[in-house]
Amino acid sequence: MDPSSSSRARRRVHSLSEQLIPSSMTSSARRRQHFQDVRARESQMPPPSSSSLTTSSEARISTTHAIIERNDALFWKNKEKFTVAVLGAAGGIGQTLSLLLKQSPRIKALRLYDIAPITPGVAVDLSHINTESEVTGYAGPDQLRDALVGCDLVIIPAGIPRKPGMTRDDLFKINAGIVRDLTVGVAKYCPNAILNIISNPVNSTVPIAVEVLKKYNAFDPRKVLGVTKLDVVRAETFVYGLRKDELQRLRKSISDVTVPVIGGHAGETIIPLLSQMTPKLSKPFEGSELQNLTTRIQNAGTEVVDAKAGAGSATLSMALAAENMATSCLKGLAGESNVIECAYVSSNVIPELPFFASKVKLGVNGVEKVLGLGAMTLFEEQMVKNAIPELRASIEKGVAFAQSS
Ligand SMILES: NC(=O)C1=CN([C@@H]2O[C@H](COP(=O)(O)OP(=O)(O)OC[C@H]3O[C@@H](n4cnc5c(N)ncnc54)[C@H](O)[C@@H]3O)[C@@H](O)[C@H]2O)C=CC1
Ligand SMILES: O=C([O-])CC(=O)C(=O)O
Repeated sequence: MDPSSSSRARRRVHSLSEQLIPSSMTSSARRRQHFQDVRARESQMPPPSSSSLTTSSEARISTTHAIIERNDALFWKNKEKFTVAVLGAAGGIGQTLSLLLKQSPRIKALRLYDIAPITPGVAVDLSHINTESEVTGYAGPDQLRDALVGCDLVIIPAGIPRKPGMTRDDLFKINAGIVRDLTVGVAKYCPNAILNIISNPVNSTVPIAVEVLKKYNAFDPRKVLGVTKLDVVRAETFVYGLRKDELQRLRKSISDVTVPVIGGHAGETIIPLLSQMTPKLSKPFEGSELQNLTTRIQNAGTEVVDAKAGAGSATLSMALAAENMATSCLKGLAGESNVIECAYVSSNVIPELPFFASKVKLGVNGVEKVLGLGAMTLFEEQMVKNAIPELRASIEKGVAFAQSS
């Protein structure tokens, strides 16, 4: 397509959108609103049945799809895109996460940083993938500055993983210092970036990062998030497995299942709120089924550690969960509405704890709102009570480490 016909096409699509969208919105908000409206209308359409589908309605549906695809392409072409760094990018999570992020239309520059000398090679490898973002690799502390300057989002999966028999807290000795040093880099070179912390123990590494940022006057409570999304992904997977028949009867797929998981990211601090799952089912989880499912979600990390038998912990599912979380943060930064995730953040939902995982609403500055816990059952309230001492101890340990070093 020559440039003038492409700009004609853009004007045509633009004027199509203008017919449908109030003129008080900015043009990018209007474009976004238009695509959301088209998708919402599509999702409300009844599923086509062979008896009702005429040739002309088939043609209409395929034209609608063509317009949506073209509009999406134009949307991302004209949209602000973001610079994202992965620190620990040569590891099990880091490499897979970087592969997933390379496919994101929201990212213009992907910076891979690690102390491992292979890192520039990983970046060259990914850079051959035919998507638009530019990938660059950085190895060792001398290159941390170049990896971070100008970043909008920094994701940290750097650190050692568990072996069978270890708790996440056993990783503190090594990972606390790694997260501290990398956060110093963030404070110095990209203090406005959103931080997604994956390195364990998350219940302590997030407080460490916050203390470091405070020392550098770079702390914004909206911008530091501990990644607990894998607990949500697991809860949704396990629930679907147990209620597949009913969900299929309701014509719901696994991606329609939502389960909030609150608290923290270790053992009993992982608190799935199964009473708040959607869609609502005829038979709620209770008794031994509820107890077993809760325990499985809490021990799922250990399930992987044991199955990998000394070779590490969850990497592939974690990379997917981290990519979901990163995408939600970028959607928030881009001004998309109604972006909700569970994350471990600075919070006062539990008065005695400065950090707690709960649902948060993401926006242009990171966490726009920490949402409440919703109506909990007695079983869930008891789990919250039980988690408080462990969470408090993990938070205090992280704060003390950061303040004394
Ligand atoms: N939040 C969560 O739900 C989950 C957290 N994790 C945690 O993620 C972390 C990483 O796990 P894996 O990727 O499996 O480990 P891995 O050992 O495969 O990779 C870790 C990477 O970090 C790098 N690294 C070490 N020190 C560094 C430093 N100072 N600066 C930059 N990079 C550094 C290593 O060179 C390595 O490439 C572990 O702490 C693990 O416990 C793992 C799964 C889930
Ligand atoms: O269990 C681990 O050590 C890694 C992790 O946090 C998880 O898989 O949830």
